[in-house]
Amino acid sequence: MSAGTLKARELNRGTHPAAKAEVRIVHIGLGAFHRAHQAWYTARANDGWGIAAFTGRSATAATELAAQDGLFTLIRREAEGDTFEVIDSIVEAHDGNDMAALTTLLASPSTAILTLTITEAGYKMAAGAGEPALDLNDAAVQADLSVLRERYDASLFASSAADFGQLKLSTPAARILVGLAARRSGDGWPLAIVSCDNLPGNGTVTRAGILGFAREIDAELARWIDANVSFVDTSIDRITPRTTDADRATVAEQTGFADVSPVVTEPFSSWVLSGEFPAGRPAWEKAGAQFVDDLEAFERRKLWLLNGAHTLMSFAGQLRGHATVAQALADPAVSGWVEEFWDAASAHLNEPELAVPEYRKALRERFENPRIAHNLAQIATDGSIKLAARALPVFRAERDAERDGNAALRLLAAWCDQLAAQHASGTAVADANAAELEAVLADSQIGTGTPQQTAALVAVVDAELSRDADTIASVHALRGSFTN
Ligand SMILES: NC(=O)c1ccc[n+]([C@@H]2O[C@H](COP(=O)([O-])OP(=O)(O)OC[C@H]3O[C@@H](n4cnc5c(N)ncnc54)[C@H](O)[C@@H]3O)[C@@H](O)[C@H]2O)c1
Ligand SMILES: O=P(O)(O)OC[C@@H](O)[C@@H](O)[C@H](O)[C@H](O)CO
Repeated sequence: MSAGTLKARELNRGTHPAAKAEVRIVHIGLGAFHRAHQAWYTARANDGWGIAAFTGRSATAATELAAQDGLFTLIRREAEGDTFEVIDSIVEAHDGNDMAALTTLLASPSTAILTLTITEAGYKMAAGAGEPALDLNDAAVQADLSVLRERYDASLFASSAADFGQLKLSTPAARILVGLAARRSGDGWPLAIVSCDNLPGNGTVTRAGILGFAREIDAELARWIDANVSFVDTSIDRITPRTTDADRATVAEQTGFADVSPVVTEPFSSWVLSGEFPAGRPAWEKAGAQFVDDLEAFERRKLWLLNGAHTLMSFAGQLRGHATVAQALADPAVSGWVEEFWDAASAHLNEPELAVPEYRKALRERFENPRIAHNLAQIATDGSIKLAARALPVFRAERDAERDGNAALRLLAAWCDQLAAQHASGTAVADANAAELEAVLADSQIGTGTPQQTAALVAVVDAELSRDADTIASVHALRGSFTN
């Protein structure tokens, strides 16, 4: 419908009748991707599973969505035009700081699944190539540990009178731990926790974070979690840029609803999951989800080819004056670097089921979608964490194959140059490790554009690698090669 000059109506379950399913899924990280992906799959499954979604940090997204009874418009953006669908699977939207609501829902026997989209930085993992482990030196982790040490009491947490609302915790893992403590003390039903963030072994990482807190607080609780909570690994894929005011205006114009929380996404969508759902799950396969025994190869393909290329373009593209993925890829120099990185990564993606040539061709078409304005600055956020998972494994695999790995080291070089350029222009660094990075960038003893600066920046990604003089020399030699 073209609303044309008509005044757009509010969107809610009165103006758009839709039944509310019972809450059986709790979600943390009420951002664009959750709404375009897990909420869409759950709506498509249409088998009675409702989602209670919590924001990760600020309350805004919850306030806006709650005012619409959880309803929002999904704009499926193809090169040829848009289609619109109202998604009704989110039935409650809460501020992530609302520990009383989160704990009550996680303790409820009706809740069978907790999903997460809290960004890579939200897991608070220690840097380094070893087994994932909670970063006990992180300031937010330390603050949450001290609150828990002061307030945690297994018997109090068993009581429905416990005032969970008084608990001021900021990390998702600590908040979840409180919910799991209450769940164990109640009916003790098992739960599946499903990370949907772009991290290798995202289930294992989530488990390491929650158990990392549990072991510091209550060893019995840690044992219960180990026995009763399933951590599902996933590979998740659907390009979902940040919503703009123009998108809101398009929805009002085309549907007649004044939706403040629409979400734009591409037609392509994929969700590959591996793990147990001990308390059941929606029939997500009805919407195309795949359940596999081992997803490591699929995950490698997605994280290296898609996210690796995104990360490369986010730094090199911005250095060359581009704002979006489509603009960056239209630049022959950037396109060449992406192809070189893909060639290097593809040499280590040999499983026939990965169909790498076809995947690369489809990926290029997705990146080139001229109507998806995927902002490079947004993708560049938290580069220090993403490089470790996207550039370094390809570099190490190439080095083991006795090749130079420069196509992967170029991601590090572009990141160093982009950070230096941002610092020179007075732009704040958007990274979970911003304080450390900014200290290096501001250090006049180290200087800018020096090999010492390259080594000190790389040390934030991987301390061991920064001590490898040959590798640092290679990264440094690639710096300065991004602008004409
Ligand atoms: N957008 C995509 O195309 C896409 C596709 C696949 C996977 N993902 C994954 O989803 C994540 C979120 O993407 P999005 O598009 O929804 O972003 P978004 O900015 O719309 O939402 C991010 C959400 O994460 C929360 N968050 C951010 N930092 C946090 C922290 N330190 N602790 C707790 N919560 C935190 C925010 O509060 C917000 O709810 C990505 O980082 C990625 O891992 C996104
Ligand atoms: O913050 P990141 O790098 O994990 O994600 C930014 C984009 O690369 C990412 O959101 C992709 O669009 C997504 O992974 C596609 O499935």
